[in-house]
Amino acid sequence: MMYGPTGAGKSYNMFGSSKQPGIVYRSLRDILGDGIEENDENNEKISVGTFVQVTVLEIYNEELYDLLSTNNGGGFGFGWSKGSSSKVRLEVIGKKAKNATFISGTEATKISKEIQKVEKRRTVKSTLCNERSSRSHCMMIIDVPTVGGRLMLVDMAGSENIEQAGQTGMEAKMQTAKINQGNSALKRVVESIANGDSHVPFRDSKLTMLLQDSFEDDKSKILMILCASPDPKDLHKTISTLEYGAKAKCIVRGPHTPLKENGAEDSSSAVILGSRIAAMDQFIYMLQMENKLKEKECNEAKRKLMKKEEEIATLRSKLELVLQGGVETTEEDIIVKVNERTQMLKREFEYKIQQCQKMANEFVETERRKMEERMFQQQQEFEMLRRRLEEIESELWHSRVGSRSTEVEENSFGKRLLEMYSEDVGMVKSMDLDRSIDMDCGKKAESNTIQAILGYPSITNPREIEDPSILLQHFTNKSFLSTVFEEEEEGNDSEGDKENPYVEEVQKEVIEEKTICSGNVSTVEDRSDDLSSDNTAPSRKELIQNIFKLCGNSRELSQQCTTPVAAEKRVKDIESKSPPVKEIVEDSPITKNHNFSTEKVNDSKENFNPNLELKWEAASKENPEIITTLTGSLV
Ligand SMILES: Nc1ncnc2c1ncn2[C@@H]1O[C@H](COP(=O)(O)OP(=O)(O)OP(=O)(O)O)[C@@H](O)[C@H]1O
Repeated sequence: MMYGPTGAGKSYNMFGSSKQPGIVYRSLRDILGDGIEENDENNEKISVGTFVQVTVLEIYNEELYDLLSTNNGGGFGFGWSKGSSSKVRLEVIGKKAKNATFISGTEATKISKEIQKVEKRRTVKSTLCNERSSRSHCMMIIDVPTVGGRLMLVDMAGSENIEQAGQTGMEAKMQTAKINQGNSALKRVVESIANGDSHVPFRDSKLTMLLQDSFEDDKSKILMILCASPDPKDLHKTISTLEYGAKAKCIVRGPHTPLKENGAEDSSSAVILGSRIAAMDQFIYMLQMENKLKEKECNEAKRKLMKKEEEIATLRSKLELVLQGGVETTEEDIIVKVNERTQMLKREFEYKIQQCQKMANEFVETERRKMEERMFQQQQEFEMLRRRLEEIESELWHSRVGSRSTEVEENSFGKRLLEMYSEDVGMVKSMDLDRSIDMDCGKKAESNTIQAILGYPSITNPREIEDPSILLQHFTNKSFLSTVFEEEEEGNDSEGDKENPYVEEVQKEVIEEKTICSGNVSTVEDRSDDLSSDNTAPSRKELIQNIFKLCGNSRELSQQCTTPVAAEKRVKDIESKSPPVKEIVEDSPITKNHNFSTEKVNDSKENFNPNLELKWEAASKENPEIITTLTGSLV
């Protein structure tokens, strides 16, 4: 029995092709063999072997047709009457087709050729599923009378439904429905037998009516060949076909089956029952395997579902947290976080500022030390230059004084002064007088002697002797060198003295020194007036003694204070006489930018200003010629 959807290969397996004969032809050959013939008594060939009778039926639209018969009647034996094209309808009486035609013979080849002719009479139509679709059930019954056996080969119509067949029209749909009626009836019969129902619906279709003996006979065997399409789009048909075959495989003879009384039949029934139970166990095992696969898939799906649910729960909780925290963070938390962040940034900023300040202080301190060292060196150089200047001033001063004294000595005044000094043995040297006053103020006797000699007023207080100003106050008659010069030169060579500029300059400088040492602020003109107004001329000896006394005191005082005073005065004069240098320094853009002035250059080291040093260093670096110019000007 061939079962399967349309186009699955049922007819092909049943009849095959010229190169590949199907089950029908193979069965005939197996039953009949090669057809051995023997000669009889009349020397005629007779077939020797199995004799078979072959009946070919067609069930189309629930009508039974005899494919070996024609309407002209007869036709038994090989072949049938020519010219008859209509099929003979048969009735099914009981479990058999009444008056069905058969072909008999012992030769498989001949029978096969006749069957090939009948095969072409089978009703076929083109459908969407098969170009030559068998629209009927074809039943080939091979009876073997010698053994009492029967082989029923059934090529069923396709198990497709109406939509799958693609047929239109009421007749076509009714045809398909009736074809399926045979299939569905066979399915119900199979299920009933498998379920052990008391009633099996054999009479629902002609197909099941003719197959009833096969199902009910205990000796019968049913082989169902399931045909499945390799096309993936027919997968669901293949699955339903396999399910149908599984049910058919589970057919167990029901209780209605009459049990045989003898033991042999019981044993055979037990064997059949055992085989069916084994088949059922196999089917159950297959179902269990399928169930395991389904359970495995189900568990996998459940596991994925659980994982997804966990993810959804996590996301939901996060969403709830965000939604709950969203209200708080909008106002308070954001402010707190911003404040914390601001404080942190402020601390970092202050720390950075401190670091920068520290680095700047260290840098300034280092630079200040360097500047101090450089300024100290410059101060030393300046002091050295200053001392050098003073030495030069002093040398210049002494050289000028020496030259003038030499000139003075050449004058008659010097000569006469030396002569007088050498002639008058009783005169006391001014140096001695000064020494006696300075060394011991208590030697009043000696001092008084000098005073007595000079005729000066007595000096009782030693401080009066130490203080030149007080001492000079005692000389009310103002006996200065100028007076001596005027008296000595008066009438002699006063004109020559006036013409001599050195003498006049010496007079002025002596007067200036006396004025500076005594603290009097008298001018040369005032002294001239004083000298000119002095009409009472002292004696010559007294005048000379006064001259030596005054010269001695003045020289002592000049040695103590004239030189530095003259040096400072010289420096001031140089500074006052060098306005270009001062202007250059102060008017320079560099010194202006650094607030530099020449007055600050002379600041002592105690009044040292680091900023000024920095500016001085910057100025000296940017324009070193300024320092050179200034130093040269000062020198
Ligand atoms: N095993 C096979 N080898 C080669 N061709 C095959 C085979 N099986 C089927 N065919 C080809 O497939 C086509 C359909 O096969 P077949 O007619 O036997 O299907 P079917 O099941 O009988 O369909 P239907 O129910 O409509 O009659 C045919 O042309 C046949 O030659």
